[in-house]
Amino acid sequence: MKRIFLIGYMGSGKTTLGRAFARATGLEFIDLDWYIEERLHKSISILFAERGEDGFREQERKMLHEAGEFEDVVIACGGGTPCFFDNMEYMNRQGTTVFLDAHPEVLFRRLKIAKAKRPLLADKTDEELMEVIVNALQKRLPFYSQARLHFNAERLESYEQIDESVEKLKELINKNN
Ligand SMILES: Nc1ncnc2c1ncn2[C@@H]1O[C@H](COP(=O)(O)OP(=O)(O)O)[C@@H](O)[C@H]1O
Ligand SMILES: O=C(O)C1=C[C@@H](OP(=O)(O)O)[C@@H](O)[C@H](O)C1
Ligand SMILES: [Mg+2]
Repeated sequence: MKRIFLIGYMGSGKTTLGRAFARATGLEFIDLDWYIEERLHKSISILFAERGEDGFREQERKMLHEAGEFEDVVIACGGGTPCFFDNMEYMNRQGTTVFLDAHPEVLFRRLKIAKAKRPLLADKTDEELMEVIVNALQKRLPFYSQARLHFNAERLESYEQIDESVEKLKELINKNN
């Protein structure tokens, strides 16, 4: 039985790489944000607006515990998932955790064009965005570094790069299982 959790900051590629990895390995793909949206019939942005971040984190924890029981799955977490409650310990108990690491400049370049659906970033100017990323990484790295495996996720900018990254991620996971 395989259960893989992808963690890392927003824009590190959890959704993109997770979906491609699942397709290549025959595992089921669960994106925790999408799972939450389907279960609660609301977008992440609406949930943040209605319940505040604390309310969102409670729901996220609940949904993580549901999805964390599924078998033969790749679960792409939200960027904050490992940083609240005992979620990181839970994931390390339930499966193989992989930290998708990317330089702040890479995250900035990606998020600049993909911040609208991310409530923590949506209203930030470019200058503020870089600051938010750097500050958040400082706070979150102690959680992300508890992942069992670390993977450089800087090459996801084309289908070729995504395929290459999938192969590398397969090697990393196979080597360590
Ligand atoms: N269809 C796509 N075309 C081009 N780039 C993409 C596409 N999908 C994802 N990416 C790139 O991958 C980055 C990572 O996005 P995503 O997988 O949503 O990260 P995460 O789930 O970790 O927040 C995107 O910001 C973008 O740069
Ligand atoms: O980093 C975070 O706190 C968040 C990341 C998002 O997921 P992605 O990392 O997939 O964008 C989503 O869960 C929510 O907007 C909060
Ligand atoms: Mg995502």
